[in-house]
Amino acid sequence: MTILDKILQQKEIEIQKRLHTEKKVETDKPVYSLYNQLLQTPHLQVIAEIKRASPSKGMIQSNINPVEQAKKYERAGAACISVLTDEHFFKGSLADLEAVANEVTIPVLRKDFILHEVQIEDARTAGASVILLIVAALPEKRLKELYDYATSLQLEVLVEVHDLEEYTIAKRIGAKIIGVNNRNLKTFEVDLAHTKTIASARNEIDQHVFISESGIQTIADAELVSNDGADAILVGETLMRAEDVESTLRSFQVQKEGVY
Ligand SMILES: O=C(O)c1ccccc1NCC(=O)[C@H](O)[C@H](O)COP(=O)(O)O
Repeated sequence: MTILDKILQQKEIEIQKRLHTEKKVETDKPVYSLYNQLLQTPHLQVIAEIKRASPSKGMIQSNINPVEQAKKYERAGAACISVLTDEHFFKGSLADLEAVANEVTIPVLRKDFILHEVQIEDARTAGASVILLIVAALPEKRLKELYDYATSLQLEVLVEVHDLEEYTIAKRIGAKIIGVNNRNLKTFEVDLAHTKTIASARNEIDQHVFISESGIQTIADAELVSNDGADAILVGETLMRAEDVESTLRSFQVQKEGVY
């Protein structure tokens, strides 16, 4: 069984428990558009992640204050804050997301393994503007249902792919924000070349923005994926471990080739 299978199995258990609770979706919190932030920007944008732990690295930062970290990200010009809300494998929570969303005025992404409408409702109620849907985790019909449900609640969706086949599915369901995860979720191996492979398949009529996720450690990494076609990068571990979070984030906002 792969780690993704294990995570999805755990999610099904959590969803069944959640379905036994009475919670109403609240839609009065403001939402901010990540898509608009990423359109026609002169420099590479950064989606900065709050990530306490991960299956591949174990504990990264156990005693982090998510709101303080998020404020540093916002001050440094992050386009969006990604909050890992999975408790079991990543030591995050929806409470983290809610606390962050209450304190910033940029989009907040619920980074989790979303398989059911109630998780989308909980994201909206907590103040997320964006949710993640992973193509590898869902049959296409279900992916489209959840995508449409999220947009009906005014949420945007980051659709995550790993290969060209999944990229085709993401485009077929009408995804406006597509991310390629450079990390293989079965082996944890990171290869930034995945960004180039998928970005090369993008054509001029494609309306979506394109994010390179995982494994960005250096300015050279940011320049590489930017030159390969990424509009934004999603960075977790490097920012969580950085001594100077704000200057590290700013250093990743590299000028995009051919845009002045
Ligand atoms: O990070 C992991 O170990 C991981 C394992 C299995 C599924 C997902 C995983 N990570 C989620 C992410 O997508 C990353 O947190 C995100 O892209 C940031 O990655 P990084 O900058 O390498 O921390």
